[in-house]
Amino acid sequence: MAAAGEGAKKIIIDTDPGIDDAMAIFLALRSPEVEVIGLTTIYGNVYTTLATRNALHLLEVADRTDIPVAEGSHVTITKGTRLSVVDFVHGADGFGNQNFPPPEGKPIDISAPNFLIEQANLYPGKVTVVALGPLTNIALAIQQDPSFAKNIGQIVLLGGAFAVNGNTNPAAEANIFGDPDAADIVFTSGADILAVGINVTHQVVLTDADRDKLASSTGKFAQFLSKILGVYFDYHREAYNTKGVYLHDPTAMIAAINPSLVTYTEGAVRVQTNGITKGLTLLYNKQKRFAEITEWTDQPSVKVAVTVDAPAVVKLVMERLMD
Ligand SMILES: O=c1[nH]cnc2c1ncn2[C@@H]1O[C@H](CO)[C@@H](O)[C@H]1O
Repeated sequence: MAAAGEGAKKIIIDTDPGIDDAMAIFLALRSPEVEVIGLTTIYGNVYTTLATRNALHLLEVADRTDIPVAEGSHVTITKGTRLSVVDFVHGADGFGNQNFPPPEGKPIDISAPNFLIEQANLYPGKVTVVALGPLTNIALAIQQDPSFAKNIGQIVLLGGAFAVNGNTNPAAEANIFGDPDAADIVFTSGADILAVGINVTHQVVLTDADRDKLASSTGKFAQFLSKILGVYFDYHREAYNTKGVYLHDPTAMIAAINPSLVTYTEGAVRVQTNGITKGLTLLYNKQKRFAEITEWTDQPSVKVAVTVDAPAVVKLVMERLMD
């Protein structure tokens, strides 16, 4: 296994595993550019309790039980309990209905938001959060610690559909739809944010042929992923008619590992929190100075990914997962 390189970027992965989360987590563990200092869990692809169990399971597969898992929120930032959980994308167990035995490990005794705050204070400006699910934990950290947005190095998040249709409905991408109020808190927090939306990740496709290649590898990560990928491929064939799957979470992870593979623009992002466009992400490019004072006035700029070197991302993902 690749050890974290000298001067590797410390990352915390906030995750709802999830098939593409599993790929992204394994990818990070095989990438010397980053050092995974913890996983925090959230609902999204599955409920939070199962996300914690799956995160622990992945670390056991990877022989990395030294990495702590902190359990996150079971409800939205507005205490909503009617969660949008997508078992039809990942299977009821989040791992392609493989029903693995429960993990032996347990989460640590501190909540995800508190773990995020603790690590940001311990290494000010040095920790990157790679957020792969709804943004509840990050928003709670921002609310609980007014210096979190300043202390956290960067937040690289998989979320949003910038100037394209969503994947939950025409307006919204799944992670933002999962907790739009939390997402709006994060985008307007002043933290250094890079948002990787499905306008970018839909360009990054793992094909049926790539999957066959992965299955032929004897590597433990490739073997595990080959077992769980079936449901994710079936869903894409059904929903999009594609012969392959979108690499959402791995692409966001690559944006943290090798930022040169994406380009971005900057502006203020706000999130619609209700109505038929609930979960819509809108980027204001600050080209025009509006006379009227509104909810957009003086909002901080964030980075929003616009292009990706898709072949390079797929190549890197394949190389490292087959290693
Ligand atoms: O069609 C979909 N509906 C809901 N969630 C999805 C779909 N496809 C992928 N994901 C999940 O949501 C995030 C990307 O929006 C990814 O984490 C992916 O696992």
